[in-house]
Amino acid sequence: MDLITLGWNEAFAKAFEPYAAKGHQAGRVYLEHKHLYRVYTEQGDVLAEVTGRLRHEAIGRGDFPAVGDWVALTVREGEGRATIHGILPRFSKFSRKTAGQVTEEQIVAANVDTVFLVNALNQDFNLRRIERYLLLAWESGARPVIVLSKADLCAGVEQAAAEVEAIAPGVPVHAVSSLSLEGVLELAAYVTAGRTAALLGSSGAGKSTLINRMFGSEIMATGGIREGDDKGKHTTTHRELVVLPQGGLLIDTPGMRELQLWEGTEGLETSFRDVEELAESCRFHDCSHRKEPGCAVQEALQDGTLDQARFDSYVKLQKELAYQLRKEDKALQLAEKDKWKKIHQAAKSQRNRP
Ligand SMILES: Nc1nc2c(ncn2[C@@H]2O[C@H](COP(=O)(O)OP(=O)(O)OP(=O)(O)O)[C@@H](O)[C@H]2O)c(=O)[nH]1
Ligand SMILES: [Zn+2]
Repeated sequence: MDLITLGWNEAFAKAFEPYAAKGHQAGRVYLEHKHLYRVYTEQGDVLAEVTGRLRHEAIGRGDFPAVGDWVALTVREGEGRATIHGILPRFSKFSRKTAGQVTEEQIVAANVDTVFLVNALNQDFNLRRIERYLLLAWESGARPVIVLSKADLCAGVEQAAAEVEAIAPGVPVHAVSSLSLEGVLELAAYVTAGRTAALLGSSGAGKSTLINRMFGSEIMATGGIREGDDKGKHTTTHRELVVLPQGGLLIDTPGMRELQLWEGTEGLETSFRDVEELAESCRFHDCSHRKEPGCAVQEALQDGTLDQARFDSYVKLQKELAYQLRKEDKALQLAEKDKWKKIHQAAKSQRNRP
């Protein structure tokens, strides 16, 4: 596949120059295994691993390749195997907090132009969740588009769309059905040749089904049956980044049961511009919007211009981010300490050499 089809552009070409000088090839990651990556290159698909050096210098998981990344490779001819020497700078990325005790950034998709925030129009429909996704989207650098999926299951589609538009000013909202195909073509219009879109949403929201519809045939396993499941039937090699026949690229992301924010101070400002603007006209610049006199936020809550549920959601997200930042700080300090320990040890063994 040629690089332009895969989303290559001048900025990547520029960043790639030092690698090109060393005879490396460019490729785009379409699937991440545990320590292996599947990569599209001009010569075809390869299975790649990172160099020891890259692994050694990595501080967190964000320093490893992710789906959507452009990487510099050396390919071992005839084997379909390759080594990744570097990752080109990402122009956008989606991160979430990894599951488990240690807070770590996990990149679910990189170099995404448009992100479809997929939310089902069924009993799962939840404005507060959409606000969370929107925050993540604004932070990522990609342009958000809200997709209300399973429109065939909802009697009040227009009403729901209007509610969403009210909490997401300026963001396009599309109701779609993978069953009736309503709205699917409109989405395809965002994914023109060389452009990348990612689908983000809860598990079961209908992301994979939608990709199949946009692709025109079944390339994603849907309904929880995935390659590797005992019971799952074998489908084509699972890929998270697919190239549409009409051009354009789509990234499927694993459904998130719980969306844990990683970072998002900027996103918060953009998503809740209405609240932030009100706060700016509070009498005290460090107003906590609780009992202070001259609080514009409280005033708006009283007269109903600001919805209480929306404000609560804002406060909750703000707290969560503050907590995350404190933890991140700690993790960074530890990583730094570890790095210096390694450097000292290396220096010591160097000195002790005969
Ligand atoms: N009625 C209706 N059902 C749909 C629609 N889209 C998807 N579904 C069903 O919803 C279920 C989940 O769809 P998936 O596409 O697997 O959902 P997903 O978001 O990819 O889920 P994960 O892979 O777990 O993240 C499947 O049983 C689909 O058949 C739709 O437009 N209408
Ligand atoms: Zn206030």
